[in-house]
Amino acid sequence: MIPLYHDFTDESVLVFGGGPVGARKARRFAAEANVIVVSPRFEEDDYGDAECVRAEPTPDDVSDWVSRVEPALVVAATPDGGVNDAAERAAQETGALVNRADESAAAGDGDRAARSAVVPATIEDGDVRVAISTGGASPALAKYLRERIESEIDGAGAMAELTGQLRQELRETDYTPDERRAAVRAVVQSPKVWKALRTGESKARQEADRVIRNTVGGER
Ligand SMILES: C[C@@]1(CC(=O)O)C2=NC(=C\c3[nH]c(c(CCC(=O)O)c3CC(=O)O)Cc3[nH]c(c(CC(=O)O)c3CCC(=O)O)/C=C3\N/C(=C\2)[C@@H](CCC(=O)O)[C@]3(C)CC(=O)O)/[C@H]1CCC(=O)O
Ligand SMILES: NC(=O)c1ccc[n+]([C@@H]2O[C@H](COP(=O)([O-])OP(=O)(O)OC[C@H]3O[C@@H](n4cnc5c(N)ncnc54)[C@H](O)[C@@H]3O)[C@@H](O)[C@H]2O)c1
Repeated sequence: MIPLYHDFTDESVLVFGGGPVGARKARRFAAEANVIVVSPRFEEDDYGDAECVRAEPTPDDVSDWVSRVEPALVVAATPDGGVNDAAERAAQETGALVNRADESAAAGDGDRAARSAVVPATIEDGDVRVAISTGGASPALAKYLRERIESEIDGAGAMAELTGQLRQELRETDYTPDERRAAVRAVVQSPKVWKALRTGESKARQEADRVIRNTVGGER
């Protein structure tokens, strides 16, 4: 499996099953995509901005739903293996991706369907995103690692913004490409800049300018 970040803006995601798992996926994808959840019951508190449609499709009905909605991704989150199988087939026939919540995508067993996608545990801080998958083998481990890494990368979004700005500004100077690279690397490695970004106690930008001066000399 190869990790990719996919932009779902203006795309649809069709979720079968409105239990805790379907609701979690609906919330996550509704942050960006148009999400439709099809389920006979909706007992969770929060489905994000998803459209909830009350229906109990049989395996034979599933492909009609998929043809009608034309989703970029189908999520199979019902406890009915026949419905989930049909959702997987319909996705494959229409070229959509498919995420099965019920079937371990455990690495190396060769059973993973074509076009299948795994939803990773994700950490977001501004434009910085870290996604963790165990290839389906151990979601509990993915969650545990996410919790550990979450505290590690506190401030990374602000660091991305600051160094993004510095990269632009350094391009306007007479520093050589090697010097520019060294300058940006020194900033991202600087404990003082990280501390300034995390605590807001001192000015991160001033600290970064100091690091750059120490690394490649004064203004050019
Ligand atoms: C990461 C996360 C994202 C999310 O779903 O948002 C996610 N599962 C999460 C939590 C979680 N899920 C489960 C537990 C209980 C402990 C355990 O079993 O480990 C916990 C932990 C908990 O709840 O504490 C049970 C479980 N999960 C799957 C099965 C079916 C099976 O394996 O057959 C069963 C057994 C059901 C049963 O026994 O009936 C299947 C999948 N779950 C995946 C993702 C995909 C693989 C990800 C990977 O590659 O690691 C995959 C393949 C498909 C998918 O759903 O996309 C989210 C953590 C979010 C976070 O907190 O950051
Ligand atoms: N990926 C994960 O993290 C994870 C975690 C737990 C369980 N699971 C698996 O995912 C499945 C869903 O998990 P859950 O905890 O939400 O289950 P759940 O049984 O609580 O909810 C399933 C939902 O599907 C609906 N449903 C039933 N038949 C349907 C049909 N024909 N069409 C559409 N919707 C239908 C039900 O009304 C219910 O709302 C489980 O069966 C389990 O195999 C995955």
